[in-house]
Amino acid sequence: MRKFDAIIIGTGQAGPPLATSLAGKGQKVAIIEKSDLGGTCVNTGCTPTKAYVASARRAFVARNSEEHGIYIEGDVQIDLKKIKARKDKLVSESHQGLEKMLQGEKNISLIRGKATFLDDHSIEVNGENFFAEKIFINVGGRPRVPEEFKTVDYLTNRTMLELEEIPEELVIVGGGYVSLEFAQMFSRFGSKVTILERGDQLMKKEDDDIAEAVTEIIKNSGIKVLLNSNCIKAEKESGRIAVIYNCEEGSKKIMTSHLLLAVGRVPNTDDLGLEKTGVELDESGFIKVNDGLQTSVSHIWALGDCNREGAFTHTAYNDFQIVNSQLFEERKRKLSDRHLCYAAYIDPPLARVGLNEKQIRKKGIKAKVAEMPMSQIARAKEKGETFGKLKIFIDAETDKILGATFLGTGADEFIHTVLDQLYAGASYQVIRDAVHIHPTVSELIPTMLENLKDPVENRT
Ligand SMILES: Cc1cc2nc3c(=O)[nH]c(=O)nc-3n(C[C@H](O)[C@H](O)[C@H](O)COP(=O)(O)OP(=O)(O)OC[C@H]3O[C@@H](n4cnc5c(N)ncnc54)[C@H](O)[C@@H]3O)c2cc1C
Ligand SMILES: NC(=O)c1ccc[n+]([C@@H]2O[C@H](COP(=O)([O-])OP(=O)(O)OC[C@H]3O[C@@H](n4cnc5c(N)ncnc54)[C@H](O)[C@@H]3O)[C@@H](O)[C@H]2O)c1
Repeated sequence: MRKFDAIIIGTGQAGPPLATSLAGKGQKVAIIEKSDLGGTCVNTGCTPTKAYVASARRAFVARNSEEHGIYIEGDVQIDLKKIKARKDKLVSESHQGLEKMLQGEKNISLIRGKATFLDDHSIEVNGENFFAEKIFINVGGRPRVPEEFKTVDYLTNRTMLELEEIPEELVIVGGGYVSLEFAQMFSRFGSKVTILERGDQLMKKEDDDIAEAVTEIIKNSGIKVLLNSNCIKAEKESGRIAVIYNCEEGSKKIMTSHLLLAVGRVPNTDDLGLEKTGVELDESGFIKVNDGLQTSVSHIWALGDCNREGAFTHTAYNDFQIVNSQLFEERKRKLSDRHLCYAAYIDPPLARVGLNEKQIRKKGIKAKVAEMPMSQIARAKEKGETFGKLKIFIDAETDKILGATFLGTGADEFIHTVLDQLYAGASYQVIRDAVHIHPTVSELIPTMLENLKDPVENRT
């Protein structure tokens, strides 16, 4: 039995910084990884998809700049092998950096293999047993694959990023982040894309007006969107894939060369041996944690996607910050201090922080709203990118900011104007009275806050 002060399972977004911190304090750490170093974000998530989104945008701009007086004679050529090679280089640089960081620290042992719990303190990897006083689970998740698709050669976010030829046709099941990002990029690469979503809107958590605007963006990208599609399944047919749907209204069928499943993710907790520990899971297999990310066994913590408290890289990294502060810092950070925030990297991007209109109504909060269409913003007009809108919600009783949804060019960056004030607990008047730089989209945020509209609940 090899003994350590701490064992970390997984090298995603929380494990490596935690390993470095523990090791820096003189603790002996084993960090275990069964697959590629860096986890989902680095290998099959954020880094590769945002690299592809950037290539897809270049193609779009090259094809659509005549209005700006710029045009290309002939057709724009897309080389997916080169796009992939650029992505592979970015991923490989990340691996190398991470490997160097972990191998370069004498108190860290990097163990390659699959970890399974033997009991509350011990873990087995490749037939060898490891013991530690403290254990940190950072095992992430994987794409959900419903039974109805298991007999065909479906793609996931991982295999999509291994393709070297652009699919002629691409049917995507699901209408969330993974779907929309891949749909727009592959449509821009030249695939004929169809999205089948079982719900009545894309991006199901967003306000209706925002979801409608997102759908318009997606449709304007030449993508077919089929909402309210029920009982979707796939079968092999004549060397192609038949996607069958709408059994209730009389079944329909789409034939396709490629099928991407983007129907959510499941946590990697089912084969971790957790039944041999006192660690409790919820009904979907996510690990239950308290405000300091301890599981039901106090010396075992769960960080990142496997605890259902966030499903993003920034939330996984914040989980590291919370645990680190709970262990070592005077100022104890907590899960409940975190405000929800994210961006979907469609073009233009959708960015969110805090509450939206749907959530405000549900909570029964008295709120005011400031709204502005991107078409009224000088910088957006100058860029020729006027699609989208900005919404900020203010608590009518305290004047504090409740949240914002921004859809428009650069929204993933300028949402932070609101985000930081939300953390500061400031009144909206702080932003209203600030002087912002001209010409930016941000300069209209103070202006829109001069015109707060009716309480949200009174609007139709
Ligand atoms: C296509 C796609 C695009 C995304 N884009 C964004 C984005 O733009 N912005 C954003 O914020 N988020 C994005 N995300 C989400 C983001 O990737 C995840 O939230 C983040 O990677 C979660 O990090 P994590 O540390 O919890 O887990 P992971 O990064 O998944 O790491 C878990 C690690 O644990 C390892 N592991 C699992 N089980 C074991 C075991 N038993 N033994 C040993 N090792 C094990 C895995 O191999 C993996 O390396 C995207 C996700 C996808 C799928
Ligand atoms: N930009 C980003 O930050 C980013 C990008 C990609 C992924 N992610 C992360 O990855 C996670 C997973 O993304 P995702 O898009 O797979 O999941 P999601 O939960 O965002 O969307 C899944 C969609 O699939 C639909 N669906 C589920 N089962 C279905 C079925 N059988 N038939 C038809 N539709 C079905 C759901 O109604 C939902 O709209 C996200 O929660 C997010 O945290 C983040």
